Amino acid sequence: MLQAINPTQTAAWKALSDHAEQMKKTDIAALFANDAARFDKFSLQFHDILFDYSKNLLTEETLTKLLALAEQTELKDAIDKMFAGDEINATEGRAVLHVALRNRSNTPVLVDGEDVMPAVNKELAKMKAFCEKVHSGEWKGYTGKAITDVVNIGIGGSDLGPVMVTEALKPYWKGITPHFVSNVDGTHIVETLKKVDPETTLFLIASKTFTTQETMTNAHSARDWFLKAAGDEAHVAKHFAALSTNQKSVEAFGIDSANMFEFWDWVGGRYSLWSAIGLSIALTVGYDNFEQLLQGAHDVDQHFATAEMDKNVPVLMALVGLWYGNFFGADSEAILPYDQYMHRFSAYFQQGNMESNGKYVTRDGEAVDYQTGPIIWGEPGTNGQHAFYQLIHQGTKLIPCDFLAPAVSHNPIGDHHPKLLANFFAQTEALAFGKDRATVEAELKAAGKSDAEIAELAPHKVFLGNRPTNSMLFKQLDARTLGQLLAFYEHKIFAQGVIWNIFSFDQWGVELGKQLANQILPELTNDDAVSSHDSSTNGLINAYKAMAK
Ligand SMILES: O=P(O)(O)OC[C@H]1O[C@@H](O)[C@H](O)[C@@H](O)[C@@H]1O
Repeated sequence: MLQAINPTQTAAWKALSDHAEQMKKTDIAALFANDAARFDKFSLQFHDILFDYSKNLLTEETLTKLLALAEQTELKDAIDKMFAGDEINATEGRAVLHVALRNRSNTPVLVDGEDVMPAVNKELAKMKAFCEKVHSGEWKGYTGKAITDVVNIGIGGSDLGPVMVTEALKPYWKGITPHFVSNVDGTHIVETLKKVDPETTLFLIASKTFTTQETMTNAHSARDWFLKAAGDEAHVAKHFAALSTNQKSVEAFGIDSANMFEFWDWVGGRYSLWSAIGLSIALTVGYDNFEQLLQGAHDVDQHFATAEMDKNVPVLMALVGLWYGNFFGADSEAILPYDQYMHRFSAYFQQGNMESNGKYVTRDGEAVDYQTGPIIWGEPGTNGQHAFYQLIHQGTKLIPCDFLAPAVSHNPIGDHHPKLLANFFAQTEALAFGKDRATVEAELKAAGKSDAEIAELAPHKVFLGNRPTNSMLFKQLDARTLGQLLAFYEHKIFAQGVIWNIFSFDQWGVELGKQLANQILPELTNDDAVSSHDSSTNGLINAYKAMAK
């Protein structure tokens, strides 16, 4: 159980509030001008990743105060408790042990006194053996052909991670094409099934609970489609596997437990790509690369658990983010990967972050009076530059941004990569340092503008700068580095949730919509006018019924 500590009642919070007022009087450019060693002081190397957080509105004093906040909210104790298998997901009565799934050191991890590592290793061995069979062609479809396509049917944490990772690691694909169906909109499954052949397709039904409406609906449609071609129910075993914690429901669906890859209730859905939910990843990029992904995350787990707080990358990421959210009123963060392969990275952490920390109730059941989880958004660079960066540079909102890029491209064609990276560096520089009025006026004058034109145009061309960014520059996007990056963000989210005194591993906020949808569904299947809701909902439902006739 985690302590319930109101962060705003700590001495550190009060000190940070006062300090923020001081920091509002300076800017990032001044901090650089006053300290030649700023980059060295506020950057860290972790394996092949350089984390530069120097382009932030903070000083050593800020960091000391933020670290005091971490100490006074007992972050270290919470980290230890997570790794020790304590029931830190208190509202669901569960431990939080995605770190056990990637525990390559194999030291015992106890849940209720029992070491979970033998079960974790057994499941990994099963996944490995299965991948080998599929890749070698030993695993055959009902007409004796090898598998060419995998369709993962899942949603939320049973979809976003595998989609993001398989896309990010596309250079490592092994000849199996992955497809992902998540939306209950029939279009998703129908369009996907058009691309695959029942004789050579393997369906992975990915659902922790095996009760999720969208996934079960898509799974049944996939099964019907398959049986239409294959005819015999006996062939299902060759084409359907389940990734779940719920053996009973898997069997009820008609999937043999031999084809079930198991995980456990101490794995949160949005932290589950490291479990059997990652089978589509292992099948796509090979089991060796899946293991490298686990290794990368494990590297960071060890760092998070043991590094001093002031050298601890996820802790620093958490504190820097919280600094803007709680003391400068920033309400969103942009994640901007300068790598096309990472095009689902921000979407992945939308769930990771917003489902974890989108909470207004504290660990002791009170309403917070401070901001918690930020809105997460972003697109790959350079696309975002030609779309929404205008607002980041000159809008009225403070949007801390994370820039991520590989030094080495998987596709070193012409001068694409230097151009991509030039944009990365230019953007972080422009955001931090801006362009002042004098420079703008001098440029306009040099371009031959009259004094009147200069007076008219100059205000629009000024960049105030002082827009904070973190940069993550890494050597190349391989499985191990990706695993490290993902674990950085996961632990950042955890550390922030601890300090905010909220529970990061439940998601009660998704339940009400599900409940109401279940009530509404039967109302849509008859011709009766509906009057049981508010006038808007009644009006919409009745209009739908009339239109759909
Ligand atoms: O894997 P399941 O049980 O089908 O759940 C899928 C998703 O279901 C959603 O309701 C949850 O908000 C997510 O956290 C979860 O990942």
